[in-house]
Amino acid sequence: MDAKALKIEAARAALGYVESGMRLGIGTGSTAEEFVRLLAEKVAAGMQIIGVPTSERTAALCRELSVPLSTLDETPELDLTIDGADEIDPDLTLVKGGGGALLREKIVAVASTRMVVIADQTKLVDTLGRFPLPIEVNPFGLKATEIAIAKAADKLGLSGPLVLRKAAGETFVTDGGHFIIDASFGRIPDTRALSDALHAIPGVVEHGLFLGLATVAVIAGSDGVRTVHPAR
Ligand SMILES: O=C(CO)[C@H](O)[C@H](O)COP(=O)(O)O
Repeated sequence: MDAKALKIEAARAALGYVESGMRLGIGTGSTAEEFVRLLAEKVAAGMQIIGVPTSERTAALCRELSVPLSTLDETPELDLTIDGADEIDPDLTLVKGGGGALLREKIVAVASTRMVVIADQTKLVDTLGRFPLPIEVNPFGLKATEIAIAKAADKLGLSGPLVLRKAAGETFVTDGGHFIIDASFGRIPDTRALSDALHAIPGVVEHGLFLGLATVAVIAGSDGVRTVHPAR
C-alpha cells in the first residue's frame, strides 16, 4: 500500500470516533485532508457536525466540500479534534507543524475534550527529534529569538541548525502572521524541559511539541490499522 492509501485508511478509521452532533476540530496536512474528504461524504449522507478548521488551507477544503464550519470564537469548546502529526512517540507526545499550522492546531486541540491523531506507521518513533521541531516565532527580533532558542537548547544539551522556513523562495508566513524556525536538535529526550524552555522565550509564539494532548493515535500500516494509547 502506498503512503496516500495508508493515510486514507487511518483517516477512514478515525471516522469511527465521529458522532452526529459533534463539534469537531479539523486538522491540517495531507492526512487531515483525506479525513476531510471522507467526512464530507458522511456529511452529504446526513451526518450533522460542525467543524472548526485549524488553518485557512483546511477551511478552504472544507468549504469546497460543503463541510459546515464554525470558528473557535463561535464554538470555543469542542468534542473531538482529528489531526495528523509529523512524529508520535510511545507517550503520544507529538511533533507537529510540518504544515505550518501548529499554533492553531494546538489552540484547537486544547479546546477539545479528545484528540485523535491519524498517521501512517512511518510517523511512530521511540524518541522525538528525527523530524525538525517547528518553532513559531514573532518576526520582531528574529535574530535575538534565534539566539535565545540556541542558548536554551544548549542548556539542555541540545544543538543543531535553526532554519528559517521558506516557501517558494520567500519566508513562510503562518496564518497568524508569524515565521517558523525549524530546529534540527536531533533526539529530544526531555520534551517537557524543552517545551518549558521555549515557552520562556518572549519571541517564541508556540512550538510544535504537543504534550499530553493526544488521546489516541490511529496508525495505518501495511498490516492494517491499529490504535495506540499513551504508554504512561
Ligand atoms: O502538523 C501538521 C501541520 O501543521 C500536520 O499534521 C503534520 O505536518 C502532518 O502532515 P501530513 O499528514 O501531511 O504528514
